[in-house]
Amino acid sequence: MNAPARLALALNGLALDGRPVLQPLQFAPEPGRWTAIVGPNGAGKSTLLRALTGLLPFDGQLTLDDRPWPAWPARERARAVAWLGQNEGDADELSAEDVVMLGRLPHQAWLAPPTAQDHAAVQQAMAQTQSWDWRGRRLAQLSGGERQRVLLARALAVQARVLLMDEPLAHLDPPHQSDWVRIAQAQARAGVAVVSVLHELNIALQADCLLVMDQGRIVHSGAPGDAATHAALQQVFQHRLLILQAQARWIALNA
Ligand SMILES: Nc1ncnc2c1ncn2[C@@H]1O[C@H](COP(=O)(O)OP(=O)(O)OP(=O)(O)O)[C@@H](O)[C@H]1O
Repeated sequence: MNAPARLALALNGLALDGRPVLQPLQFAPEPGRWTAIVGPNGAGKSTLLRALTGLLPFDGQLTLDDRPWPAWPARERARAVAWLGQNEGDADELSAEDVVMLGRLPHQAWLAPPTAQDHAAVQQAMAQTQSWDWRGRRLAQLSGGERQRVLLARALAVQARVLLMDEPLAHLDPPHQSDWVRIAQAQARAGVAVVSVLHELNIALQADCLLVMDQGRIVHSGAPGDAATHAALQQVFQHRLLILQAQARWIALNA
């Protein structure tokens, strides 16, 4: 992989349709680590993630490798930061393989056909998410979980230095949730800054770092085993959790 990405967001605030959604905050995803953003509904998790993609206007600054985001050519930005959003369905009529190939667009010359390297990246990403077998089927013909694995493969095929995923486990069954964890961990080990918004606390507790949000603020950032992290989780989830250790892992039960 290329040099680790230094993506840094310094927000003075962010409003959507005139409504303040994020308070002043700073966040710089760490290369080589998987950060899970957690918090109650409406806390601002997805908005924070979208701010990191540079897709939302806000009062503040986003920099990549210390250079302001708008100063980067769009293709270089798209190569550096990959994004898996929620409920993506614009490409319903494309085959799964073509959808994943969209992840290679930032690597391709204008109107040039995909290279052998592009095909290899697509095959590798689809193998990782076990979606290669249905590469010829249209996205519209896939189940929710199958489709999610194709979209995850598209994000992986970018081979970006930052990987941002909003509720990536949507529709995934338990074994494929575990596979996703292994993919996130492997990406981080390879030097990628991995950030995911997750509602599944048991999965989030396997991340390297938890970013706990509430009411448009980051209220805590820490390791999954830290007592302070557990206290922050209890606070934002109204003390309705039971956080336990089992087989060297932290798990959270609804209380
Ligand atoms: N287009 C919009 N206009 C105004 N307010 C919005 C808009 N989109 C989202 N919001 C508000 O912004 C706040 C943060 O939304 P966001 O989607 O970031 O929360 P979240 O933490 O990801 O929530 P969830 O867990 O429910 O997905 C919410 O209160 C939401 O109602």
